[in-house]
Amino acid sequence: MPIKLKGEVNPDLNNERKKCSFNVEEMARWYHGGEKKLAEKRQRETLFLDDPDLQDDIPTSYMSHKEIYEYGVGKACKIFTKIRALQEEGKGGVDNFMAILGGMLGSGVLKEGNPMAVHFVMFLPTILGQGTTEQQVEWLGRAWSMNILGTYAQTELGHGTFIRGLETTATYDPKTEEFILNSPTITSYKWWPGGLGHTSNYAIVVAQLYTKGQCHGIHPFIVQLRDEETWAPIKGKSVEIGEIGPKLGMKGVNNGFLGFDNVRIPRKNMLMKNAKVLEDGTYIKAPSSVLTYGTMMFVRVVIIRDMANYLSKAVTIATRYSAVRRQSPIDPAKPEVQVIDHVTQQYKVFPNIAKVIIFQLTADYIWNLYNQVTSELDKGQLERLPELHAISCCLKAVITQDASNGVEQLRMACGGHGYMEASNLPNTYGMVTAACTYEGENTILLLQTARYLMKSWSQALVGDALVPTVEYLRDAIKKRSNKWDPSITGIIKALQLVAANKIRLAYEHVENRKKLGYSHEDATNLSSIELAQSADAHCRAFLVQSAYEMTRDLESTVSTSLATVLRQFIELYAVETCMKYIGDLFRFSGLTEDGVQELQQRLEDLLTKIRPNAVGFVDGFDIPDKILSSALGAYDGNVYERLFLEAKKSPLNQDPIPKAFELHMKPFMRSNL
Ligand SMILES: CCCCC/C=C\C/C=C\C/C=C\C/C=C\C/C=C\CC/C=C/C(=O)SCCNC(=O)CCNC(=O)[C@H](O)C(C)(C)COP(=O)(O)OP(=O)(O)OC[C@H]1O[C@@H](n2cnc3c(N)ncnc32)[C@H](O)[C@@H]1OP(=O)(O)O
Ligand SMILES: Cc1cc2nc3c(=O)[nH]c(=O)nc-3n(C[C@H](O)[C@H](O)[C@H](O)COP(=O)(O)OP(=O)(O)OC[C@H]3O[C@@H](n4cnc5c(N)ncnc54)[C@H](O)[C@@H]3O)c2cc1C
Repeated sequence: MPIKLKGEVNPDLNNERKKCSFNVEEMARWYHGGEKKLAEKRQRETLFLDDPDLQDDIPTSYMSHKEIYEYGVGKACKIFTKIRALQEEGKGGVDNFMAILGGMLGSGVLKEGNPMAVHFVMFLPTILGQGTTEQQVEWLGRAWSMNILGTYAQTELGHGTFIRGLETTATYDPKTEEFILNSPTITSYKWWPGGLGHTSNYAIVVAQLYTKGQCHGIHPFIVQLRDEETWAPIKGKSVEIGEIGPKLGMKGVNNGFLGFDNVRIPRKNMLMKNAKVLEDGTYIKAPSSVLTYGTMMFVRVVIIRDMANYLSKAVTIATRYSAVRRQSPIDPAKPEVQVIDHVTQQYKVFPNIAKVIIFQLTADYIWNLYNQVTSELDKGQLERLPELHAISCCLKAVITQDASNGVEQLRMACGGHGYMEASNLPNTYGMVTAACTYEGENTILLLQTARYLMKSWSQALVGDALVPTVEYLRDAIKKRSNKWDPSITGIIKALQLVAANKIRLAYEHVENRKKLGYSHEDATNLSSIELAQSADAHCRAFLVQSAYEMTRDLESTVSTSLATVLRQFIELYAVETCMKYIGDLFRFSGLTEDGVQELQQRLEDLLTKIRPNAVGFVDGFDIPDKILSSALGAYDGNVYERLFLEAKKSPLNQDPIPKAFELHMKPFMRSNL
């Protein structure tokens, strides 16, 4: 019997949708920032997803490494042609870039990643954030219109985290008013930049600046890598350039390597908004050396929404599949149930739906804070930079880790079929787990936050004023334990108390070790497990608190029916966080065994309450099938038909007798007859 799509929605999914107690369209409006934004999103998606030129004729899974790249570049050109047209019509603005570069629309049209993404995500923002007005005039026009394509070349084969240890040099020659770039060792080769391999002809290169025989630390330079006409690497052998080879995911991103042998660039190519080198080689310091790190902060901020997007896709796939898949009766006398009725399945899936909401709210919060602080920086006010750095580092670390764990958990929640590329969960995992490493490896970022928390704790000890994100430390100094209060505000206080005590202990252990004679650095390294954990606890308290505060007036903005379900998810997030940190809550918050049992009961009650709305809720994320790209997650729930149709695409299935039979199996199988 030939397998065809039925054209009907799976009856179990139909029933789920009938059960939903709120208006899915209202949910979509709330989630996407209002009616206008939702309409724009849908128009943009239709424009890209219905374009015959942007359809996937062959799944990329069956392509070679080279084919994936060539196909990706072709598609990227078509995508940016459309984006250009939209910009020229004055439609969309930054939202177009947010959508097309990230894990929602972007991953729908270009599953393996976009080899030109770093051009927009880092090359352009670095020129904007670190170039002088003249440099912006010189570079931005051509970069915006993509007449040149750039990347961000910071990481080297030997150094990614410790960027003060980068080895690429840029030595100023006052005679010619040029910088000379060199890669003195194998470990100094740039390694990793997205699109560097074969897709960019310019790069922001981060290198150690030498002038008048003195090193002034790392600075950004615009360097031409390839001829604009011929695309040949410039000046023969003086630039050595290529791509680094296959990776776990992001297979189409063309990450590259790059080495310099006495490559000369004009003085004006050093980005000089902050630090400067004058014609005679005189060095003028920046108001703060960390301003060079600004692009990384920008990307850490945008990654938060990207993670919400990827997780929303994975959880839509897993929720719909869990409603369609029937396996094992609960009552042996009755038929097999939808797997979503097994409570352990609910526990795997629903907390991940809750995380999408929390991450989306956090993305709004951090984006607003980022814009406020950067506009202050433009006026020379640097006071709030450390707070933004501290909170963006731990949010990036915790959210990428949770999203990555979440996608993997959801893949497993789909059983064997989740392991198929046709589910789109393996590819999604490859994209998400990369974010745990890029833009600052997660442990490192937690330690950055901890560094700030240690300072904040010492300020709290002497009664200094504290910024809002750490204000809770003041109360914790007065009160080290609490009476357990199960309300949401009580949970927030308890999580803050956990964080504050972990911060206190890490601080005390560093100080004790110093008293034993260790240097500050050694004492910090010896205490670094507790330091990283204190930053994690701080972030988790922050996530619950900010979600609670950002939805305070929910009832006045959405219908009661939607508000009720949203509150259930926020409560589920808070309760699940408590269950994960139960040991810490016992230690520091006055939680008792009775309290734990109450939390367990509450968790189970919430899963039961959410159960009838789960499918409707993920429908409210409003993700088109072409973006989900999943046989398991399509809106109509025709899972088995889609899996079959995908399997039929395998090149091995195009011929009933494989070549390997005549070539290898037949001679082998008959050789011992
Ligand atoms: C213009 C058009 C725009 C259109 C585009 C719009 C939107 C895009 C939208 C969507 C896109 C969607 C998704 C994007 C997603 C994916 C992106 C795609 C691809 C990703 C490509 C990846 C790129 C990379 O990975 S680039 C390389 C990144 N590398 C790192 O992150 C290195 C990590 N290491 C460091 O950051 C540092 O070395 C360190 C660990 C912080 C240590 O630095 P060091 O100098 O040694 O510092 P310390 O001594 O520890 O600290 C000194 C002092 O500085 C403070 N500090 C450190 N960093 C910062 C900072 N960034 N800002 C402010 N302050 C900082 C630190 O706290 C300390 O302060 P103190 O002395 O007071 O304590
Ligand atoms: C998909 C992808 C895309 C990327 N794109 C780009 C790009 O466009 N441009 C670019 O410049 N770079 C890019 N990178 C590089 C990326 O930024 C680095 O890989 C990242 O910053 C981590 O650095 P590392 O690889 O040197 O890890 P390492 O620092 O070598 O980390 C290895 C281990 O050492 C630990 N460690 C290191 N230092 C410390 C410390 N001080 N304390 C405690 N533990 C420590 C880490 O926690 C980790 O467990 C990309 C990477 C990936 C995976």
